[in-house]
Amino acid sequence: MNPIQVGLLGIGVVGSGTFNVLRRNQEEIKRRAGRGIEITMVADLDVARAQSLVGPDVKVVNDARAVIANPDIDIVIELIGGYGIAKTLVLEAIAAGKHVVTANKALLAVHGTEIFAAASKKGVMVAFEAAVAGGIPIIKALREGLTANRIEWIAGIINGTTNFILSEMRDKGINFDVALKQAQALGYAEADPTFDIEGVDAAHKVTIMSAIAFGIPVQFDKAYVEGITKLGAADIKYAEQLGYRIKLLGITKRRELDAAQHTSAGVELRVHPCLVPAKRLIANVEGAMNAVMVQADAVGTTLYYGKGAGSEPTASAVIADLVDITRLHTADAAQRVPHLAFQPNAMSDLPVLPMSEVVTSYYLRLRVADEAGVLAKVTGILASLSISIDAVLQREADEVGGQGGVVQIAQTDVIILTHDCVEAKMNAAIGLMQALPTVLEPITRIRKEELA
Ligand SMILES: NC(=O)c1ccc[n+]([C@@H]2O[C@H](COP(=O)([O-])OP(=O)(O)OC[C@H]3O[C@@H](n4cnc5c(N)ncnc54)[C@H](O)[C@@H]3O)[C@@H](O)[C@H]2O)c1
Ligand SMILES: N[C@@H](CCO)C(=O)O
Ligand code: NA
Repeated sequence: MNPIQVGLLGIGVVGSGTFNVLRRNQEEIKRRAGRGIEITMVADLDVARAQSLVGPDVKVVNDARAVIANPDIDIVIELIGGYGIAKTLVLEAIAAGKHVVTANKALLAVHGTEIFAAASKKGVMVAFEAAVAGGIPIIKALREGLTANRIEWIAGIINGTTNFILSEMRDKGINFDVALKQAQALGYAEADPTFDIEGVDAAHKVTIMSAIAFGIPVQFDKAYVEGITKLGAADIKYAEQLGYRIKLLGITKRRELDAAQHTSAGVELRVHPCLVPAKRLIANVEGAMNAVMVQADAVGTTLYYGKGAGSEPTASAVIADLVDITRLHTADAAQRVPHLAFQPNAMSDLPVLPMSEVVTSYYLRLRVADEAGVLAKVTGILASLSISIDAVLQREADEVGGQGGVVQIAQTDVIILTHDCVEAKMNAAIGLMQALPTVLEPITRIRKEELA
């Protein structure tokens, strides 16, 4: 049988890795797929660079639509990125009856519902293993490997750039900007790196995992998103002293109605820095590596670890999708795995809960005047809201201010770890504590997850 012909849109970091791995491992891949898989046409705005990457035998054009229009091509790989032209091209490829493989989590998290509906209507597949945790086969695991289970929660380090920055800051004392530049040079960062550092990229990925885990539509607009730009070195240090590491986690959790916490049934969907016990495996995931923990009722906890970014690790996932499509494209559409793991007519309308209804525990750091009674006032506010304290750490006072060596005020950091409480209550407590005249700076709040 002739090889299946593939068209590639965008040959940058991931596109070039895909081309190279597919060529290098072509015999091995053919033995698995039952048929050769060949990229025969490439579109990129930089035609000369693209041609030099693929050699003279592959047709290179600058107009992606010429690839979509080529009747010999069965599968289109979209590796351009973003929600703009990429969305138009993916929808046009589907309309032209092509199967689509994409690594574009931004596109799927925001426009997934429209794209999957168009694909189902046309009878084609949209495959996206590379979109979440790069080379780690987490989509495969969630959609197929764990299909017997009721999934309870997922928590993952799913942005390599921010994990790399946090690791470099903690281990080498390198500052934020230098670490970000290194991540960009290594090809990990998004075209717009604010997507990485502000948590948006992780939110795109956890939105996709949430949909697959719970059979709900992709709802990026409902995700709570907080990045790492406001994290201070002091908090990284205090967390260590308390036996925790700070990681940027993407979390999605199924929640039952909880009368005691006054919260409804629904799904938590959130990205924020998080204290994680240092003894957990996931707390020790360093550099650009990714890891995803999944808690499910039958299997218990499983952990998936590997490279979530970079040229060939991401290509590994893109090519796995090409092989799946090659095996399945002549099969009856009903035999394919549904895009979001659940049959389209069996999706749930479980709501995504607002952040005010999320239940978690907290690390609080208060910069206070070192006076008698301060701690009692702070703990009194927490007690008045029935927020239970797990631990308190008070540093020795620093003597601050004063000209010519005259001490003006003694200040100290008070660190409080709480037990679980609903976010709305914690917001109220922080408001009351912040209003105390002895609380001198904005209170730092970092959420804490035991992941047990
Ligand atoms: N880099 C990673 O490690 C990684 C990992 C997982 C997913 N992704 C995702 O993969 C996608 C590609 O990322 P990348 O890092 O390879 O990006 P990149 O910027 O390296 O490559 C994009 C390529 O697309 C080309 N391009 C831009 N507009 C085009 C157009 N209109 N027509 C044809 N070509 C066009 C550019 O010239 C460039 O070569 C993105 O969606 C990204 O989020 C990247
Ligand atoms: N910018 C992303 C690429 C992989 O999706 C990251 O740093 O993880
Ligand atoms: Na993946």
